[in-house]
Amino acid sequence: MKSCGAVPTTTTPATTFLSSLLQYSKTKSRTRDSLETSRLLRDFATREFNAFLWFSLIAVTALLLRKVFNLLRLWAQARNIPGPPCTSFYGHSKLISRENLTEVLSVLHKKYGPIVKLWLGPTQLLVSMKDPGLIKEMLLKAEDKLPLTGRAFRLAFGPTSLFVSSFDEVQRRRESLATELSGRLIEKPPAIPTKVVDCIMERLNKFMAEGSLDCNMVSQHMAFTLLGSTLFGDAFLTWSKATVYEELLTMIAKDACFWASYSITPYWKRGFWSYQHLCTKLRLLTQDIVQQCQKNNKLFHQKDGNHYNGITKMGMESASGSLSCFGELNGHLNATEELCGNIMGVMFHGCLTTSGLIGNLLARLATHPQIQEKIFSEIIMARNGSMKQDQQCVDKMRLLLATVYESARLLPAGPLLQRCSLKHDFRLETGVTIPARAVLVVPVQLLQMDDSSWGQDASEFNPYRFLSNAGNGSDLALNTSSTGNAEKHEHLGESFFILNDPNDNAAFLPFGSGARACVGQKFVIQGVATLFASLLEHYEIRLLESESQSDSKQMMNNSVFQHLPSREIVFIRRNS
Ligand code: HEM
Repeated sequence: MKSCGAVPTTTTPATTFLSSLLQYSKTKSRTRDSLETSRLLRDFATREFNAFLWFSLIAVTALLLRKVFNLLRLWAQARNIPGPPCTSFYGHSKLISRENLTEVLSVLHKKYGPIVKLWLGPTQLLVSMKDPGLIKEMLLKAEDKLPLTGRAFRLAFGPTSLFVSSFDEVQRRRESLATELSGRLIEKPPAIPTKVVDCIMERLNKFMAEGSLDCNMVSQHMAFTLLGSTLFGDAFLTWSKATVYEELLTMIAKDACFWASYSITPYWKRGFWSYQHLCTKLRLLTQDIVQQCQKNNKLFHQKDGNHYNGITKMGMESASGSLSCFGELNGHLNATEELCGNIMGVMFHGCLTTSGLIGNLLARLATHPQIQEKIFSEIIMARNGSMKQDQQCVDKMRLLLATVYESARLLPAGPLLQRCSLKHDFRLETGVTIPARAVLVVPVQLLQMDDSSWGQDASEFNPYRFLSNAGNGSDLALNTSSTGNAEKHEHLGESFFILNDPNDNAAFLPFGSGARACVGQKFVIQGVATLFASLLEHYEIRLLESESQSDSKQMMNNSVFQHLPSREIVFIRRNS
């Protein structure tokens, strides 16, 4: 008998069968296990996928519901704002062309009052305001710009921290630019060196020799040189590529809004790539002038200033100072791109707006020679009392400053001020709630020529409306009509005038107001006045002989809703 614990040493068919049975059952259970596992995994994946689908469905439904809810809310809120009912699904946008929007709003305000709504589409509400008090409140509360504005700047100039839609993104850079500009105004008034005027006149004389000199061309060049020399200092006046830069800015200005109006960037259009090519060229030129500025600035420090006269020194200091407020040129790609983007943005906005103001000023002075003569006397009087020969004391030239304000009033940079509140609804004191993302507009042209804010002669050129009589503080414009004002006040010396702050009148909005008001307002008024003080001291501005003066005056006063037509002017040297 074999002991129980004995291990068989030989394999019998029975044991082979048993072991293979065991083996089989092991393999089978392993297969079953793995089948089980894969079934479990499959189940898990299916469940996960279903959960994902459910989650997506719920998210999309919630999103859609939110959209529908917001839309219903927008429609409900809009019901409380007066305005024409919307008869078409597409809103009123088909009726409104760019040219006649101001006129459409003028009619609507007469009918519905100071606040009017207009549907641009089923989801896009435009709200226009015409009451100065309401506007002031709105411009303080609505802190964002329309997304289109930010897109136009980004598309043309790349990353920028100025001129973007969201107030949060722009606030810091706005503040540093404002501090820089106002600091410079306090420390040293913007002395426009004779060099800048000479540089402008040299170019204009070339134009005159070629036979054509129209207001638009002159003003564009003046604005460009004024701004360029302010930002980059003297390096800009001798910069060989300045003319190309000016041309590029003009070309980009023509198309910027068109390409930004596409909600999907039109990469498939050839025209878009040509536009981008222009923008890249502008960027390279900006980098070039920024580098030149820096190089000169370094040289200036190294050479102890001996090689440079006072004006050059000031130009360089100003260039290095003002560039720092646009960003850092520290070799970091994003920072460098942002600096260039900001500079291009300011050159673009500054040149467009300043050239509009200068053009209007030139045309007004050419058609009002008696006011021009009075300003000339004012300049000579102020000059005689001034210690520094190179520095114009424009603060004393009250009629000149009043003329700059009046030109800005009669022809603001754009017909509409635009704002929106991207995230929040806000409530006006009148109880009206303005929904988030509504397009808010102020028809500045209407407002700045409104009889109720400016008197009977609101549409006429009358710089005296910004001056008061020092004797009794009465407003000069209230006592007389504008026509012939210069003659009527001939007996008044400059010490009789007090210059009113134009912003005291809430209907004066060429530079906007509130959270996103123009940072360059004071700077540009002083700069343009200083430039004209230098210019008028040496030159007289006249219309070309062929232009009948009375006809032109008539045209100027009638051009309420249009930009002034380009007109031919000449500069006559005063001592010749
Ligand atoms: C005649 C010349 C100018 C006019 C008529 C003008 C007009 C304006 C207007 C209407 C606005 C929008 C205001 C608002 O929404 O309330 C604005 C904004 C601005 N302007 Fe000017 N501007 C001029 C020149 C300049 C210059 C020379 C600079 C810079 C040196 C400048 C810098 C700015 C800036 C930084 C903003 C604000 C941008 C923002 O917050 O998004 N402007 N300007």
